[in-house]
Amino acid sequence: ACCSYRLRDALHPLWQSPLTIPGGTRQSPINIQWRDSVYDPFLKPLKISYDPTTCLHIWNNGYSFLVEFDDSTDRSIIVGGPLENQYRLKQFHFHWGAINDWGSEHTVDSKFYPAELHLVHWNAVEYPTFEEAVMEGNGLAVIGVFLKLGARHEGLQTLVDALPAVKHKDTVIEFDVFDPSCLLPSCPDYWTYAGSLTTPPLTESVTWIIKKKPIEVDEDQLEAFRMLLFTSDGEEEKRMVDNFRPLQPLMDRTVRSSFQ
Ligand SMILES: NS(=O)(=O)c1ccc(C(=O)NCc2cccc(F)c2F)cc1
Ligand SMILES: [Zn+2]
Repeated sequence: ACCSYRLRDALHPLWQSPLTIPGGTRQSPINIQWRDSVYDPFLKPLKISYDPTTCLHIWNNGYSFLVEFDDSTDRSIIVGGPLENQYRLKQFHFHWGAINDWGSEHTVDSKFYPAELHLVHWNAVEYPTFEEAVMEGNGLAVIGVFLKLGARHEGLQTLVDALPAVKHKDTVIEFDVFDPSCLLPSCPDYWTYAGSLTTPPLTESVTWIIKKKPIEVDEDQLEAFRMLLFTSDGEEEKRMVDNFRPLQPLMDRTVRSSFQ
């Protein structure tokens, strides 16, 4: 069931820029057609090493809520997989729907999940700042993890407990120890493809690594995401829901899988 993409949402402040980048050839998100993905035996296992003490704060940026990390050193990094270099963790955030029928950005065989986690990393080996890496074809690596309705996720709950404190746009709270690897499925399998940021500036700088297995969260945890607001304190309240970009054309791209 595709989402009823209400005009109001398409005109949401964030979408004032074009929904499609003129001349874009590697835009995200995309539908991952499982049977069209190509097993690549040369793909390495993805190696993830996060230092929980690099966690800084949670903030509501008016589009999602982000957990930001100290990326001034190589203490939280990923390496291997499809990546030529190691990439530093900068932040993670989520995309979700108003109801459980949709919310993810990527789909698998046209199936939406109720939410999707993005762990955003940048190539600090080749570029001096995140802002510069965002402009380069191999500048970013984002791990995508699907969330599905099921058992309560204890690791996520520490995040959920903090959300009321960042209900309004531009609110922030300190969050000083969190290990985001608790949000990753144990299965190592992933798909990978060359794509873009899914919010403006939509730059084509992301190596996407989409985990095959979802993590399970319960209804109360998804509802906690939905009580956040797009709007600042004092403005007319707009619930933060359906903060996902529409699917983009695959064009001349192949999605590779790390598994057969
Ligand atoms: N949903 S996602 O994972 O594809 C995604 C990841 C990161 C960003 C981001 O950092 N935006 C701010 C931004 C953008 C460009 C340059 C910047 F310096 C910057 F902070 C946007 C989308
Ligand atoms: Zn995202």
